[in-house]
Amino acid sequence: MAPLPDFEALRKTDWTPFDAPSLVGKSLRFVSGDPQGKRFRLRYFRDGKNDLVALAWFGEETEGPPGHAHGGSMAAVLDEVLGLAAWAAGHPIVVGNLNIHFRKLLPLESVAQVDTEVVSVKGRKVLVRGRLTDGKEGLYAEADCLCIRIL
Ligand SMILES: CCCCCCCC/C=C\CCCCCCCC(=O)SCCNC(=O)CCNC(=O)[C@H](O)C(C)(C)COP(=O)(O)OP(=O)(O)OC[C@H]1O[C@@H](n2cnc3c(N)ncnc32)[C@H](O)[C@@H]1OP(=O)(O)O
Repeated sequence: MAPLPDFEALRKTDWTPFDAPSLVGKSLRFVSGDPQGKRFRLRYFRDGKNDLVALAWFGEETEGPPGHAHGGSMAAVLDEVLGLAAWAAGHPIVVGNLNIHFRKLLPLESVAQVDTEVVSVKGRKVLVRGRLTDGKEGLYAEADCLCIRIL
């Protein structure tokens, strides 16, 4: 039995819990739908700047390289978190393009942090930038997410 993820160790005092299903419904099952899951466990917050932030635990079943998360698992987390960040900022979107730089192997069974920022809104195009880190200096991946308004 894997140790329980220690979300509280990374949670900052100025973060407030964010209720994703109340905004977008319960359809986001692939990544965040199972808080006790063996692959992903996510917690959403708004940070002190009101940007969406997520704590994401990568379980052993996200394995790609031995002992580390599959790039596709990081992409799935970034897809959901950055798309949801646009929704949380008031933009009903789907993701049109997600461009990821993988910078460092992410160890399994660890909690990572995703910081987001809506950097521009041009017509229907909403650009969200994200960083997947260990909550300190360690950068696992960074991404630009082009979201397109659908409503
Ligand atoms: C369909 C209904 C959904 C309803 C959902 C409601 C509930 C939501 C609940 C919960 C959400 C939670 C948050 C999301 C979390 C998860 C994120 C995901 O995994 S999303 C799934 C993966 N994404 C797709 O499957 C997109 C598939 N693609 C499409 O649907 C279309 O291609 C779409 C909407 C992206 C664009 O199609 P167009 O026909 O509406 O618009 P055009 O005219 O092609 O593009 C508009 C502008 O955007 C640019 N653009 C579009 N796609 C681009 C791309 N891939 N790269 C660069 N530019 C792009 C175009 O160049 C154009 O720019 P110019 O206005 O001319 O400046």
